[in-house]
Amino acid sequence: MSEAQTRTQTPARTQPFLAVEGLQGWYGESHVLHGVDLQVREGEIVTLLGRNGAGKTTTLKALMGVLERRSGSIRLRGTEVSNWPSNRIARAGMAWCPEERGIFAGLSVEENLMLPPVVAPGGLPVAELYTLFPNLEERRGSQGTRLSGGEQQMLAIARILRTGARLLLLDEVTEGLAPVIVEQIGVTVGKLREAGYTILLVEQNFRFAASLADRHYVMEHGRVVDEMAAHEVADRQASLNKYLGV
Ligand SMILES: Nc1ncnc2c1ncn2[C@@H]1O[C@H](COP(=O)(O)OP(=O)(O)OP(=O)(O)O)[C@@H](O)[C@H]1O
Repeated sequence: MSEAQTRTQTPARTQPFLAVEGLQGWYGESHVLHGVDLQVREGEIVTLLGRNGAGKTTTLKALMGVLERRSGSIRLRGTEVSNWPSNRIARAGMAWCPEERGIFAGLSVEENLMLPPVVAPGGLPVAELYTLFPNLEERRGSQGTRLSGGEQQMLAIARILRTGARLLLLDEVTEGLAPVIVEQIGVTVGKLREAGYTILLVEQNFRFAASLADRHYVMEHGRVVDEMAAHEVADRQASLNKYLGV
């Protein structure tokens, strides 16, 4: 059995950490999500793929409770949370690393790390974060503005690991980064998998996504239109290329 098959079959025995059904979302009058269905099992890495504007970022915002209007069902370990405000969703163990990273320019690395509140037990202490991200330890006193794009991205990921979240929504974590940094981030995400985190990854860099994910969902026009396990990708490359316009 291939490594990919082992990975897809092991988590299948556990209940979904996240189960989403018929998720709809709006920006003002603009109806953007038209019924998203997806599941992420405990310990899985799952990607949301799709062209620009397909609704991937909006899906993460709707899950996190920061979209102004949404409807449909979002269950976290079986509990319906679609009516919960974002702070309560955070306390239930979901964290969002937004595309724009949200690093505070005037604060140091360590101050940025300490900023989000610890919401659940099990968050990584700062010393462990520095083991995972040695670059950040070297830059602990540097201001946010002085960090490279890669360091900012690592800081944005490290910051949510301190909070105790176990389900990480990562949005375009490789965007604009040099290949060597993308590789480092890939190694880090692999370590998070080993540590048992559950990850929903929005990614344009399919090679990066494919090297990490157990399963992929494809979004088009505010819906999930296809799903494939990691071991199916090779056989389905042609349809995937069509979806992604490559
Ligand atoms: N703040 C906003 N107000 C109004 N419409 C928005 C807003 N943000 C996104 N949209 C629209 O919602 C749709 C889905 O956008 P979304 O950002 O979720 O797509 P995406 O799949 O993440 O693509 P991208 O890679 O371009 O971010 C697009 O038509 C986009 O123009």
